[in-house]
Amino acid sequence: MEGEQFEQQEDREGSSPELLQSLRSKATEHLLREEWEESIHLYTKYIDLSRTQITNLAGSDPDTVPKVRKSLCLALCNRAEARARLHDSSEAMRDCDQALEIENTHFKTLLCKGKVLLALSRYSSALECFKTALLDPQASESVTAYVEKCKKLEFQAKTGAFDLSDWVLSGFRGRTPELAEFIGSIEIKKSEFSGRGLFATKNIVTGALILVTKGVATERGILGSEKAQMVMWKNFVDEVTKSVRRCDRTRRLVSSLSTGEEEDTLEVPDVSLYMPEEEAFETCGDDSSLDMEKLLSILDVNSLVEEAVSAKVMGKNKEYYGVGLWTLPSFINHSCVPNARRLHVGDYAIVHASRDIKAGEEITSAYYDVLSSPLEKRKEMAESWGFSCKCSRCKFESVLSVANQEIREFETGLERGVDAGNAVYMVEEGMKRWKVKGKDKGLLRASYWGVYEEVYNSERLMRRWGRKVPSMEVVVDSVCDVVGSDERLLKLVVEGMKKKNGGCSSNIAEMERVLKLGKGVYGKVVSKKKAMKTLLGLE
Ligand SMILES: C[S@@+](CC[C@H](N)C(=O)[O-])C[C@H]1O[C@@H](n2cnc3c(N)ncnc32)[C@H](O)[C@@H]1O
Repeated sequence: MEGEQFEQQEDREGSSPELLQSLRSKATEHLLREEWEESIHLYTKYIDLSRTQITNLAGSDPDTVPKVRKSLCLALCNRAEARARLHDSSEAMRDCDQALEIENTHFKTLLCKGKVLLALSRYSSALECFKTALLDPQASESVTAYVEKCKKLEFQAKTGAFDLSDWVLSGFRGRTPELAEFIGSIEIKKSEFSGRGLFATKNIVTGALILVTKGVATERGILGSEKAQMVMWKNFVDEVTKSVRRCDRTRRLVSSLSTGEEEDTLEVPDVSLYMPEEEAFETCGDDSSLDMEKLLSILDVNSLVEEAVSAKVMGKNKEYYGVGLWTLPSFINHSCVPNARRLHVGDYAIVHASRDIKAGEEITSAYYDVLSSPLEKRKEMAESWGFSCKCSRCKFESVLSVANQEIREFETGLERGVDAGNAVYMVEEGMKRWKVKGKDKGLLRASYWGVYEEVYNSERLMRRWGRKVPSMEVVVDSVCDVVGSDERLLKLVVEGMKKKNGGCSSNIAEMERVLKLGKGVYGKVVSKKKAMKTLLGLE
């Protein structure tokens, strides 16, 4: 209605100064009332009319042009502010750039652009804006605070020097720690599994950070009924849809993800495209083919859920559940001998090495439980994910089970509930006959982890079988060697240590072992021993 009134006024008076004045006042009124859409609508009219007026005045009254240009600059800045509030970052950036073309040190615009860049994780560019704004006499302490924040995040993004220790030690008080996006020594290449994968370009030690990225969208809640989950999923899809509509770069990055179809024909993008600081707006090439059907397939294949370990690091209970989409982590393929794990803190996914990774090795994570899952169970889980796993463990176990009737009989026995001690003994003895040696022993022990865990957790079973089966430490090390650290391995070792030492950490070597396992589970982001011990329940 308001728009129509202005149009009628325009028909009567043309772009008179009165019309411009009332348009600007109304737009500002909406802005102050935080009615972003209405404000954008009126500023758009005002901006269009101002531009026409500037063209007309250039010939007739050039002295008035600077005044109109000044108002135009402010209008562009205000529209940018409203667009930024709606997270429409691409349009907000365009407005800021046009305003700065008129006045390159316009204080309010520099602040607005800085904030938009910060939200896009473009710390260095944001820093430049805030530094220039700081030179303005209007600059207050809040601008200095923004400069400091950008410097800190820029440093973290370059070095990966994050630390969640204080957050853990504070008992998760206050706001979730602020993180920067970070991409370690990795590249995207063709994978032998399927399509593309992430690869290490340097050796990465256990616990070291691989990447930290902000989600395109995340949705969280307490795990409840099926209906609640459906609502969560619907909200999540809505959020992703909004994000891809609002930001050109997000749309292009999301559209580079797999739909699960013909992965081997997909383009292999350069990892630098996923670095926020890169000017990827121009270089990606347009991709308008991200329709709803494609987006839903992408979400089906690439959405990730936050797990209990993340909830623990966030100080939440296990029922706390989240789903999200993170672009670069979506290139990580599954393996039943994974070498990386994911933590979720706020909207960020943190990927770290769960065991040592060699340069050139593919970075993989477990999409489903690979500990305690024999081959057939893993096959079923892969199928529900829509693929057939091509990892080395699945190949090894397939060949072994085809050759050994004994393994199949053993598994049938397991299903019938054979005594756990006897089962462990049978696997260990069987491995001698099947010539399973060295690291490969860890693969079978991982597959039948359930019975090993039962034995080591039971004093009765240990009294009966303890001497006939390898020690818990030997088995944990061999399993950890192939599937990486896991909270269940960690729990067993911690409980064992507590039992042995009556809760005291008197044995330094044992404590170091536990802390190393902890590093594999939680990553080096929990760098202080005291914080790690708190997570492990040892403080
Ligand atoms: C999140 S994407 C991983 C990246 C994907 N390969 C790409 O090119 O974008 C998941 C898809 O990768 C493939 N994939 C992942 N791990 C695999 C594995 N171990 N064996 C075979 N295919 C796998 C499956 O097609 C799966 O649907």
